[in-house]
Amino acid sequence: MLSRHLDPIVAIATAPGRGAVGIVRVSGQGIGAFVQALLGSALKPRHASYLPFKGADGQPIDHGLAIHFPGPHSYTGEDVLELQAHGGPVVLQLLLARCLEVARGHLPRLRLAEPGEFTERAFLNDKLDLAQAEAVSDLIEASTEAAARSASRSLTGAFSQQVNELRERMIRLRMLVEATLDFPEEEIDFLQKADATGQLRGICQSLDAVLDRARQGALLREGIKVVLAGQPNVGKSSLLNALAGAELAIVTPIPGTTRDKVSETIQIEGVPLHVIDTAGLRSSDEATDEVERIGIARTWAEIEGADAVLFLHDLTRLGQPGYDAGEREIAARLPPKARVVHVYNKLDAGVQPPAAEPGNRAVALSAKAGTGLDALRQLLLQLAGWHAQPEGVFIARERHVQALRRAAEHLALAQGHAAAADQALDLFAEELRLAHDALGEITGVFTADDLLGEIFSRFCIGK
Ligand SMILES: Nc1nc2c(c(=O)[nH]1)N(C=O)[C@@H](CNc1ccc(C(=O)N[C@@H](CCC(=O)O)C(=O)O)cc1)CN2
Ligand SMILES: Nc1nc2c(ncn2[C@@H]2O[C@H](COP(=O)(O)OP(=O)(O)OP(=O)(O)O)[C@@H](O)[C@H]2O)c(=O)[nH]1
Ligand SMILES: [Mg+2]
Repeated sequence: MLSRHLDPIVAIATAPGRGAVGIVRVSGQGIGAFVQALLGSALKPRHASYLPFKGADGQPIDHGLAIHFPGPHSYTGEDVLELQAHGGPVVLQLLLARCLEVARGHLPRLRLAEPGEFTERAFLNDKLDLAQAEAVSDLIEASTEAAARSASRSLTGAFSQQVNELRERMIRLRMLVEATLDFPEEEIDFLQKADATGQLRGICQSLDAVLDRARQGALLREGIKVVLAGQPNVGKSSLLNALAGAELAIVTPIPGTTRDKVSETIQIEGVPLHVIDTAGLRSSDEATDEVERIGIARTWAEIEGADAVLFLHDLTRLGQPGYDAGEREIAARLPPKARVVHVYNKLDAGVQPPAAEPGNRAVALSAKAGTGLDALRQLLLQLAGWHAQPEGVFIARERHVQALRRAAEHLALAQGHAAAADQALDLFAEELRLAHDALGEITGVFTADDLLGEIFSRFCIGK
């Protein structure tokens, strides 16, 4: 069922210039006459026909495959026409213009699609729920294989299914409680009879498990931002290159080689790691050069926004007064909330790292020889909170994690009401309702229009 009247839309579904085959896609109710006028004949539903795509002058713009998916059996749930043409940007623009031209007579409200609008319609027409629609975009944007696989899993509905199962269990319990509220004389032994607290405990456990998988999924989607920081010449750029397995940043024995940040996304077990190499930190009286000073200011800005800071130390210089003073200065300025890993570099020089201070995360390695890198990778995964097998994860977003957390909070409050001496059943039911609604936000059962706008506007055009 269409929940609102929507104008037909058209877009090039493949990023122009990128694909060998490009698709122009039209979606809307009642496009039959338009298809007939554009292609000169009706098309057998859901069958690929090889045809000329003719311009106004009757000359073919291209020859390609056309497919008509009559609604509701299409991606959007509306009538859809696909023109699969050669993927050149000019050819696709010509076909798009031709569609708009033919539409003037046969589909006057046809307009260009907004980003994400095809998928938004699939959502509005109940072809996909909101978490699945988001997974479409996450699949396209996935930066690692593991992220793509888990997005695909969410797209098929694995995540939504778990959320819906939880919601159903909450509804059943709520109905039971509300029925009891209607018959107050039975209230007293309600909790024992139906084992409401036992049921609630079970729901909480399942919710925790889903929350954990969603948190892992969010990690796969967003990755973590890791900043390499330390004094000049300690080997930050060398470590970036070693982690990336490529000569990305310039390495020289000259202190102050890196002037501006160098970023690269690498992956560890499928978790995207956005690694940022920065200008070496020196105190402002040492860094007299304007360029270096700006570089250092940027380093501090990067540190502020980092999920983890790798504080590099040069084993060959430990104990030198000027060097040690520089170390203390940096340590004092690191934000208290920063998650710091102390990295003792140049282990190949034969100097042993100092004994780890209690509570400090530390690893000794050689960026040059490549030793100790695995320990660092494992430490970073641990720091990020990654513990899952990528096979078990479905992609999720911070928005989903927040909704699951809110649901868990309401369940905890419900447990409190059940445990209270007066067993406030009405409050118990109300918290269950709030938990249930929080989960509904994930799949978009009730979703504010501005949230939808925000979600779909981040899609690429044509999706
Ligand atoms: N050519 C083409 N390839 C594409 C897409 C597309 O829109 N066109 N997709 C766009 O993202 C993805 C596939 N998604 C699709 C999802 C549903 C239907 C569809 O026709 N669904 C009908 C019939 C289902 C069936 O036969 O079982 C339906 O749901 O009723 C088509 C594509 C990826 N590949
Ligand atoms: N022996 C040894 N030398 C290293 C190691 N890592 C880096 N170096 C050397 O240390 C010097 C500085 O390395 P860089 O990676 O440029 O250091 P940086 O911290 O990026 O320096 P700035 O960009 O100036 O802040 C170079 O001569 C590297 O070859 C290591 O593990 N062992
Ligand atoms: Mg450098």
